[in-house]
Amino acid sequence: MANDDDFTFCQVGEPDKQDYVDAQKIAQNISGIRIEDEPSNDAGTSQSNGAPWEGKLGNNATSKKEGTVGSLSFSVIDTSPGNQASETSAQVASKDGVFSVQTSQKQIKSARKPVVRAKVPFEKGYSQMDWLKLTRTHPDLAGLKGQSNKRLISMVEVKEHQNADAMWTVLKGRVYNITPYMKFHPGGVDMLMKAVGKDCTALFNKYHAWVNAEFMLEKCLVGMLDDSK
Ligand code: HEM
Repeated sequence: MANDDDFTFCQVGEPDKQDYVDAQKIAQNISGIRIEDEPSNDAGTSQSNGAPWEGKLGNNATSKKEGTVGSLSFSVIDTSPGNQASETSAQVASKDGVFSVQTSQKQIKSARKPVVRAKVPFEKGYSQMDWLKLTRTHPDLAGLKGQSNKRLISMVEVKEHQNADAMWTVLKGRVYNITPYMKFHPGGVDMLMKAVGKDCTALFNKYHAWVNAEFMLEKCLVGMLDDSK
């Protein structure tokens, strides 16, 4: 096939040997870098672990590290006084210019506040899939007995429904009978019991604002909260 116009074939040349060697050097340098966001007291000793920092680290409040990786040169200024909240700024210079990055330790710490996960393992037959199936097959989960689920319901009436047959709650202006959902709730029955007879919107949002309750409890809707009284 000696057709030069055929664009499906083209000759690929050997890679430039010099480029290849440079790339290898850079890769070696980069492999030694570690990024740590906690202020470390033994920062000085970390140099011996193979990190390619140049320059010296003092024990005082401000220290500066400089280094190069391939064509990049950078300096990191660590202003951490011991364990106190600190700011770290890094300046990176490349052929394209200089840019700097600043990280506040205070911000990192507050963003990392541990979230308490208290998911309860579901009993056999009470998974989210089982709930979905039940909502599709049960004729009257809300216990409406023919009543409209668009009627206005007062908070007084909600409070009256706290028995095993009908446990009502208010969520985002809607009144639900959550009795059938109790054993399906991934946060457990005890948690959901806190919602009974009250407006649970704040609690709901505290634990899982992302949950689409409007969809999940659609078939448990009893009415709309009448907040005029
Ligand atoms: C009333 C309607 C509610 C519905 C439809 C509902 C639904 C859910 C769903 C789907 C999950 C699993 C979330 C996930 O895996 O990301 C969940 C977990 C949970 N729910 Fe609810 N919930 C309701 C009310 C409440 C209330 C009022 C409380 C607290 C008093 C609560 C406490 C929890 C807790 C502690 C978990 C476990 C959280 C976790 O996995 O981190 N839920 N709930």
